[in-house]
Amino acid sequence: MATRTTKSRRRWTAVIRTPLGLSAGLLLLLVLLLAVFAPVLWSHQASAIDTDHLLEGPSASHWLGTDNLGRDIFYRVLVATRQSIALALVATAIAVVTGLLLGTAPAVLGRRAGRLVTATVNVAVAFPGLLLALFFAVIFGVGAKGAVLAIGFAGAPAFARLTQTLVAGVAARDFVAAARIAGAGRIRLLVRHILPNISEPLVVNATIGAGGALLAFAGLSFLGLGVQPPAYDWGRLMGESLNSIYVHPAAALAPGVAVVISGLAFNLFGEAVAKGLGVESIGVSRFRRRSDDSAAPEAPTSQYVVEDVVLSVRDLRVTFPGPDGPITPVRGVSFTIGHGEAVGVVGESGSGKSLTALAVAQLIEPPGQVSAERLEFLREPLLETPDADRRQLLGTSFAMVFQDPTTSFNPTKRIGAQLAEGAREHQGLTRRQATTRAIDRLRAVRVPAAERRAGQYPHEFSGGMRQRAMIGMGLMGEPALIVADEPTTALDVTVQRQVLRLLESIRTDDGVALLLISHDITVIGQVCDRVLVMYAGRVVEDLPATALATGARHPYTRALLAAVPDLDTDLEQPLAVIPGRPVDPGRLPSGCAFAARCEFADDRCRTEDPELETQLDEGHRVACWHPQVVELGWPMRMEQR
Ligand SMILES: Nc1ncnc2c1ncn2[C@@H]1O[C@H](COP(=O)(O)OP(=O)(O)OP(=O)(O)O)[C@@H](O)[C@H]1O
Repeated sequence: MATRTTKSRRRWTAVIRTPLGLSAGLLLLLVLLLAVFAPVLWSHQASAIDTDHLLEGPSASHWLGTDNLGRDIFYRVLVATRQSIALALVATAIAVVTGLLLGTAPAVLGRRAGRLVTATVNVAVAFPGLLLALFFAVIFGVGAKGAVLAIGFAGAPAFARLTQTLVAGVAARDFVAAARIAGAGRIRLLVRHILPNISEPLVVNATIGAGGALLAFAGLSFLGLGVQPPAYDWGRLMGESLNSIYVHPAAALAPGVAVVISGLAFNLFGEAVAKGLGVESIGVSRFRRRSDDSAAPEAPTSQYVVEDVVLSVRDLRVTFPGPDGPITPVRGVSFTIGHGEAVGVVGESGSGKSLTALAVAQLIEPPGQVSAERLEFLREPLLETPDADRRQLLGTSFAMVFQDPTTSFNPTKRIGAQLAEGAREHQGLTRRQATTRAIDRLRAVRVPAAERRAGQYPHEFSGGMRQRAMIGMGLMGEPALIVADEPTTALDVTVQRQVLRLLESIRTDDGVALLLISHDITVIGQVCDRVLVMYAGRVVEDLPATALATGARHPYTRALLAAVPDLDTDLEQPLAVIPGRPVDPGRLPSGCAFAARCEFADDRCRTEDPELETQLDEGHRVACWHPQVVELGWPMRMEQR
């Protein structure tokens, strides 16, 4: 079984095996060996004064000649390796650490303070690095210490920007949202989920940055602002031999060549690693079956008692700032979900399905804003509940399954540990208890050989298996509601069925309510009790799934149904499509948003927006001025459960 460590080792070995990686690696190794051993072996020869041979050119006894005190330049260049490399590495470390602190600050500090830090970093990045280094060198004073700080701080803004970009990239991934739902705070999110995923590019860039720091340090020492006598580095050696460069060019060139070779070694090695790691793809290992029958631990009890209504949403709105004023892609959505009920949300892309789910899960990030007349989960008003209580409530009683199982888990952590994390935080379980429960939950979602699988990394799971593990993560507490946003879109058809069946059995066996979002009205019709049809940020029809095949009233729902091909569809004919395009939430027309695409629309439809109102039968609401009453005779096979 390939572990992450061996996999990572293999990737690095692959880097070293490329011609560029091998030569840069060997060069870097030579430089580092010199830095360690040269002062031990040759510091005596490098500091021996010989007044009989002052300022001599290259000879058999002094390969690069001597300086103004008769000291051997060749040995001095070798011995200076340690000082030059050590100072460059310390400066790089300062740059990376400061950059990390500044770059992660926006993720930790919150919106306002974070913006201030980002703005400061942006201004600092715009400043030429050498100018910054000179500025800091003046502040910290002349000398090695001042120069190290100067180069370190001058390099920090670039690392801060890099960190910000990397953090933003990882923070948008589903596993971070999942950890947030599981109740992880900002610092925990950063340390456990984000930083491990950005460490590789940071290390690569730090290696390349060390080459730059080496050059910058040589520059400062050359100008007399860096290392001070009697200590010496390559920059200082260059500065000292500058006056006699025309007489003894070797004395000035040798330290310069040393700077170039070492700088190249760092840069090329960093580039080779970046290239090598960038092209490597993560494989998916196959799994083997093994029976596993150890006893399951008791489920921890949730502190919240499930009432009949699990989720109650009234007039939910999600707003974002737009170029021409705020846009509201979710505008006044209302629905309730009862205990153990499965409600499906269907609609074309952009209709506001995901935003509705994210708003319910409290995952809309600023500048997005969520408002609602009522947003109650287990009778707790989510928008008014204090942060810690809300995290606790959602962490134990709410589960979210995302579309793409490849991004739902943190790639750097074992599956079992990721499942256990939330349970330790919210249910006060010990590490061992949480791990046992994680294995039990993996078993509950039918992951074969759950115990062994818990010790594996996400890349060792297949897509369907990962999606089941994600559902298992939601079952670590005692969820009253699972929100699944297109949970099967990224999976192949057979696996789709397995995952849907699993969700269904959890619902029937454990009485967990389900909010299932899908493009696919057939899937919704098969799995759910009730269907919410969304168009342009509103629910336009709310009907029982049993009524879907024949009793849909809204022309949009009917059009969605008509667009589903079935076995009797004549493949010679073009498939039915809904004419026109969905409306842009930034440019909503007055009246009914579907009017422009609707064959029944009249003037009233184009001027007045219809409310969602109860129709002939209880439990069927439609927002339409002309609800269609003729029964549908769909050839479509809408298998009911
Ligand atoms: N952060 C955002 N800022 C501005 N507009 C957004 C943002 N997120 C989503 N939107 C807009 O809101 C609308 C609804 O998005 P949402 O993701 O909810 O649609 P959806 O119905 O889930 O579509 P899909 O099935 O493609 O995921 C879209 O037009 C989208 O462009």
